[in-house]
Amino acid sequence: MAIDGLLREERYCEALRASFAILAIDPWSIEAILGTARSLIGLGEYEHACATLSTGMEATDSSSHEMVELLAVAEQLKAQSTTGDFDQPLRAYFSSAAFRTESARAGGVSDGAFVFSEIPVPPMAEFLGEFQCAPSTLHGRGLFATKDLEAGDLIFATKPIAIARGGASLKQAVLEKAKMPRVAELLQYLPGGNSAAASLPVSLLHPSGNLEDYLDDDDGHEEAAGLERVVDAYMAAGHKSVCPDNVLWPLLTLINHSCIPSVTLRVVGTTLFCRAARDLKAGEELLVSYYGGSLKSRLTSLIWPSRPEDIIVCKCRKCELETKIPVLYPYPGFGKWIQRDDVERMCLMEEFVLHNDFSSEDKQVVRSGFARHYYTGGRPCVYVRVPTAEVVMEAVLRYGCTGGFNSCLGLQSRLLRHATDKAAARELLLQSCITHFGQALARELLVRVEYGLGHF
Ligand SMILES: C[S@@+](CC[C@H](N)C(=O)[O-])C[C@H]1O[C@@H](n2cnc3c(N)ncnc32)[C@H](O)[C@@H]1O
Repeated sequence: MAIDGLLREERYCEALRASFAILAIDPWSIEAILGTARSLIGLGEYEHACATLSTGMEATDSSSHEMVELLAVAEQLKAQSTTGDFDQPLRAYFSSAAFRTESARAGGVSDGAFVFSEIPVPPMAEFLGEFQCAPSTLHGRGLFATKDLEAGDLIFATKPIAIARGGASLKQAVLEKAKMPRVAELLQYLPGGNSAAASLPVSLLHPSGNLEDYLDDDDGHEEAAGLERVVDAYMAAGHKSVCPDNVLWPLLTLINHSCIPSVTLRVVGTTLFCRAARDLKAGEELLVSYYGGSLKSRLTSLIWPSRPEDIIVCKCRKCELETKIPVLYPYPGFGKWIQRDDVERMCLMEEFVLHNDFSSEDKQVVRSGFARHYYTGGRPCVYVRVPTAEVVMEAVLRYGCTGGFNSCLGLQSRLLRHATDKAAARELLLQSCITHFGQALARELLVRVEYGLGHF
């Protein structure tokens, strides 16, 4: 297959091989230099890509428009992989003809520098920030921040290890990738692997300086049988709510659940962005809601558990606190949403929480778990003690990421209408949107909220 075709299918190792093969015969082939650089970018090897393009431009004395444009993108990606600021490179990508996909050429919605939705984020976008894998009090291993983070900080942006397209099996796609020694080692850390109980060295996820790690290992076939077992175990234990059927992001399989998550996930194209949902202290666990929603229009919707075995007895702070509230316990807060006829139960819970010795933080945690239910079905529910809009807005700011995008936005816009201090509420809403959805989408969301667009 031609290099372009391989790149379009994100088969970067093969594209790299094919480009090397051409360069061995014709070291001045612009097509092969571009192919090498694009493959390297796809593998997260931004520095190598920059070097390839600079040397290529010198060697061929070429002022090829494509090379110049690609070098600018590679340089921005290189800078971004150390700063974690994705907005600039994304802009570069969106506006770069060099990376426009066929579907984009066929017609994305453009407002000048930006092309929305139709174009996936560059598959090469990858960033691993300050976190590590370590034992968790909730269960087994988890991921933890290794430095203080501010709400909205990018913690990682990562590509899937494998994607099954067009109805193909994910297992097959993973086994295919498992021929690479680096991926094979990584898989051993997933549930079912030989090192499944151990903390995953995050360095394993960093792009390697050694290109050989990415190329097929011709001697790796013996290991493949062992890997099949790992992939089977992953398929059986994998959490569909977090990892959809056809995509495997290895990092996601290491994040524990909390009903009051500390990070938000957003999938754009096939790249998964994980940001701090609130300020986090070094050592705090990165927790995601397995039952949250993401921007459906952008790619993946995280689905509700459909199998009984997906229901877990949650040990998160909210659920642990709930076990102390007689009226709720043994009511399982986790995985069950309050129905409208549960209003009475909510009132009793509110009474209890207000009049016992919970700390104010604990009260907020418990109450926030129910924040979405104060306003349901497009109107404030018949709740005797409707908290002020600011109280709920604060709860949504902190925990809104647990809800689906539209319901969260709908809730916020309703709260904005009911708020006594509209300017303060608007500011909270803006911050919340930026935290949960990033700068670029926040703009889109605010327009929708302010002009009442959408069905909320
Ligand atoms: C994707 S794995 C998370 C990583 C896992 N802790 C490990 O060591 O590999 C999901 C599993 O972690 C456990 N888990 C995650 N969050 C939990 C929570 N809040 N309470 C109890 N168990 C949890 C459940 O057993 C769930 O099946």
